[in-house]
Amino acid sequence: MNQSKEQRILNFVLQNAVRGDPCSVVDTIDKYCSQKEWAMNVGNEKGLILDKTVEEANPSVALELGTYCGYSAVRISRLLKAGARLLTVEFNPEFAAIAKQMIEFAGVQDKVKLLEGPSEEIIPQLKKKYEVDTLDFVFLDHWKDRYTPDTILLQECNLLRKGSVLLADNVIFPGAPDFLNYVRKSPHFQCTNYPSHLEYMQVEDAMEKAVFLG
Ligand SMILES: Nc1ncnc2c1ncn2[C@@H]1O[C@H](/C=C/CNC(=O)c2cc([N+](=O)[O-])cc(O)c2O)[C@@H](O)[C@H]1O
Ligand SMILES: [Mg+2]
Repeated sequence: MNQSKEQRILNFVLQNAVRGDPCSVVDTIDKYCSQKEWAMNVGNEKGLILDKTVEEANPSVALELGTYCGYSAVRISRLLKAGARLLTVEFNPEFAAIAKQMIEFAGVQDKVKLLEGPSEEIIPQLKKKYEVDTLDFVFLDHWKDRYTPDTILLQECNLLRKGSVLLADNVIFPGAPDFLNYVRKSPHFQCTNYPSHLEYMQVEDAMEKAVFLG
């Protein structure tokens, strides 16, 4: 049975990155995916926007929707202060297994908790089962038609507080038009658009930051 692309990405990291060095893991994935096989990691150009947004938010509790291979989980967790944690949600068991190994190899397993299951089931469990009060930062990078329902669900579950920062990938390509419409029209969000490019490609893309106003 031949390997999946995600397994090939992990193997390339295990063989070429420096164990315990999150930056080298991120750079090695970018190297593989720009030179060998494209994959839907946020990548280095949009990754710098992600970095700046995380540093500005300086979250104690962060949530990521759509772990995939763990690229952005490693990228985000490397910036977290001591004691801060990232909860990352992934419902595909193969991807979750890859991401788990990626996170452990990068040495950030103490900061990252991978929650296996659909976001629509996990979000309502965050307070009671995962001892979350409110979320300081949320990175949306899962199926694009889930951005809006999950943003509504986060509010319904009282997981956002005044100043909570949402950052959404791919609002141009593949696109999340209903999400842009929702947050930009809502009186509860202050939005900022960050034009960029699709990972490893010349295609236009953008990220949208939506700060919850309470
Ligand atoms: N409700 C849910 N709960 C938990 N996990 C979920 C979920 N919905 C999706 N996922 C997981 O999140 C990832 C999906 C990402 C979709 N991105 C994309 O489709 C995508 C596509 C392109 N592209 O086509 O160029 C570029 C990009 O940057 C992209 O993020 C996958 O790992 C999938 O298993
Ligand atoms: Mg993406």
